[in-house]
Amino acid sequence: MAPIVEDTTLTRLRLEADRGTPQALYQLATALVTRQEVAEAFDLHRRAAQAGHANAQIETARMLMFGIGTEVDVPRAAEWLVRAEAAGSPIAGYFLALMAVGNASFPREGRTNERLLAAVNANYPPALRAAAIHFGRKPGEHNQTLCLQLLERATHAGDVVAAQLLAERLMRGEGCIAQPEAAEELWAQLAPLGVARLPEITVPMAPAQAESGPSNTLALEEVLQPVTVQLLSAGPRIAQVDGLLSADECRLLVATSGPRLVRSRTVDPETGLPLSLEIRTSSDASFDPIVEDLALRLVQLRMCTAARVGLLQAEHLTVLRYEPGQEYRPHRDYRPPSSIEHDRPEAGNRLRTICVYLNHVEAGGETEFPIAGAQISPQPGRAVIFDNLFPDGRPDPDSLHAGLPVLHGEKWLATLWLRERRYRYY
Ligand SMILES: O=C(O)CCC(=O)C(=O)O
Ligand SMILES: [Fe+2]
Repeated sequence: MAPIVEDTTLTRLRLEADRGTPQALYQLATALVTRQEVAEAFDLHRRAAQAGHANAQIETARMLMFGIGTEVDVPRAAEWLVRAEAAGSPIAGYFLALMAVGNASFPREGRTNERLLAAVNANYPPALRAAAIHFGRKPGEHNQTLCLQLLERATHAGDVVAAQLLAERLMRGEGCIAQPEAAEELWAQLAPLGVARLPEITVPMAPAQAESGPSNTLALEEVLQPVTVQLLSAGPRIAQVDGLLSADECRLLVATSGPRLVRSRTVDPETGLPLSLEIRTSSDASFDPIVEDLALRLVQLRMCTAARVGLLQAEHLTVLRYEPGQEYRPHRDYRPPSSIEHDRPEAGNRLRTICVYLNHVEAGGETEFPIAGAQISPQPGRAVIFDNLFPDGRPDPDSLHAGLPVLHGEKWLATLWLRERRYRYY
């Protein structure tokens, strides 16, 4: 609801905007967004964008991407970003790269790497972070040094998540000589910001492979390389992939979801309504597209590629945290038609699920399939992929599974529920 008495700043911004200069329109729009007056903000951003204001063009595009103050319109968002990029904005290029990860309205083509590089050169923190994680996956001293340098640059630019990743690498001597004092110093700087320490997460570095791409070169398409899958059950199909995510990627997921965690809610399988029953006793964080950065989208593309499903079929990423005694009682991931009706019915049901364990669990927390007879123990970076439906689309009751109680320590898990058809816009 709009405040009855507008503050003086807003009144002054309105007076200035009446003169119609692009900068004044942009400033008023920005102030209105923070006050949730998004429809008016969209209109003002669009007017400033039309007058050639680059930041307003980016904001207009973002509002069109996320459906804020207007309907989602991805092709129009892309048009504004292309215009801002042509006028010299590397941040616009970054958002085009972000959109391109889904390969839908905007194609995933060679320019994505160039765009990310331009945003890295402009010291844009989300770009520095995504590039650091990309190089950090690759073996070889060059790549590892580059990863650390990029994390340092992002940290200096004020990126809290990059600082957490850097502190872990310095503490454990990953890609560098261990520097525990430097790590402690970073954690001491982060503590007043309310940043919690990360749980223990280590993943062995993948052995050097011919196809791991040239060093020092950004090649995001490496995300699409096939992975080695270990089949645990043929009906329903249950598979395991070790080391799917790197330590940096697991840490990214934990660090970005930590501040967003809320007590989990489960949906009643009959009615589709939220249940307060103790089926899932963990906490969870769901990632709305608006909080997804390029690094998070690349992690999700990697998960979808391992599950052999397009990113556009994925529901929002969910990260769960279980504390001792918490569990996810036996359940099936497919939804009743009544629940699907409320949430993109055209996307169909949950065809497949991919879960990735993010940390070392001291004891307990296995994922169990009591009917199929499979049990997977948590290991950072390890994925479990399973089918919830028969090939003809009927729900498979044998997909019953549970997250067993955590006995000691905590368990962090990232889940993507994958629909039969397109769920996301980009
Ligand atoms: O915690 C687990 O191991 C299982 C999680 C799960 O079943 C889900 O996310 O749907
Ligand atoms: Fe599940």
